[in-house]
Amino acid sequence: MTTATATATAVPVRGAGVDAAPARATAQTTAIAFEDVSKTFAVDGREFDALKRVNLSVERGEIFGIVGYSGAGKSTLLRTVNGLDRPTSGRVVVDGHDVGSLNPRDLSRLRQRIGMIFQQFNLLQSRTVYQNVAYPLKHAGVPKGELLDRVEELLDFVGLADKALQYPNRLSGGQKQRVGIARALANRPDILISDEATSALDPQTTGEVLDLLQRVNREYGVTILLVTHEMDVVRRIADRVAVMQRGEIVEHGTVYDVFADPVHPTTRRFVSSVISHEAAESTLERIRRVHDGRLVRIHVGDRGSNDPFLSRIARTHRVDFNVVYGGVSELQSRLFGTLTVELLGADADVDAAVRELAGIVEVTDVAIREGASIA
Ligand SMILES: Nc1ncnc2c1ncn2[C@@H]1O[C@H](COP(=O)(O)OP(=O)(O)OP(=O)(O)O)[C@@H](O)[C@H]1O
Repeated sequence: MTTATATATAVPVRGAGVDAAPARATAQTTAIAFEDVSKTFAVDGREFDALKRVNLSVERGEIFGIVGYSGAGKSTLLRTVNGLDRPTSGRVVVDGHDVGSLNPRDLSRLRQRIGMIFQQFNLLQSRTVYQNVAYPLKHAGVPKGELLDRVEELLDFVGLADKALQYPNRLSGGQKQRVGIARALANRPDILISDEATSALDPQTTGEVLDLLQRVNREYGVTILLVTHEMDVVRRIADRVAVMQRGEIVEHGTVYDVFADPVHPTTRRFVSSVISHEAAESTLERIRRVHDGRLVRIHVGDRGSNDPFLSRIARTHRVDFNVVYGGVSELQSRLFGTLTVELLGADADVDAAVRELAGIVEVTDVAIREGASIA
């Protein structure tokens, strides 16, 4: 566990080891540390801040997702990892090396330890699948026999052994990305960075590529830093996630914590794009037309007991519970969710029931928008 340092801005932080600590203290466990990283571009004679004091650390062996809308600065941040973009201030430390202070030879060596995959695959169209995967190995001077074995192993790993002699234009999008992954793994990198690698793929193919990335992480122990605008990608494979907006990290933490209790409005929007346990205002209005009891939201987390608290409290306080909306999901092998419940009974009994409920789970009253019709 690393020591968290204060971030430049007030960012909701959950879990340990998220913020950047000095490289020497984290070299054992930290794969990538962004330390106060800012990047300013000059656009039409004016300065534009693409990254604003980003502090973040990616631990070895994890899958870390960076999510954000277009223009948030995700790709720029990613490109600082292998020195394609240099921070205007701050530094990026990869495996203990300050990327900005490396000489060209050491930077080139570092780049060999960082694989990269892209939305548009970036394959060499005039080369076969085999040649595409062999390309970085040739570039690194790997002897022919070893190269042959390695390409064979990689094509086997990504399930394309039978496509070795095909050209990229004969492959589906998913197959192209598999070639991209095999190529990125050729030099046995410690880190794989993925820039919207599934954004051009249909949902099923996306799932297959994500499964493959998970195998890359688990079987080869590769740390993965992935950038996406799809929260579902994060939900499916990431351990931790950071949400970016206008060059800043606005929230980060474990995927479970961020999904179970998103704090920043942008995070809430991203989470609700894939999981919606809470009724929208218009739905609430419809619910209200039918249910005129007291509406509360019960926030459900992992509970260590099987106490049937709802029915027990209902009996004790002579109230009825009516579940009118909600859902419970599983993430990282833990449950979370929200149930919107109507309580029916005498006011004093309902109040007492809510009080007892609040001692067991988080409970919030469901507010109705002012002026909403309650027929
Ligand atoms: N070389 C550059 N010169 C000028 N502005 C740039 C440059 N690269 C990026 N930007 C600007 O920086 C901002 C962040 O861009 P970036 O590509 O990092 O965002 P993003 O979150 O990856 O978005 P997208 O998903 O659309 O690629 C954008 O406003 C972009 O126009």
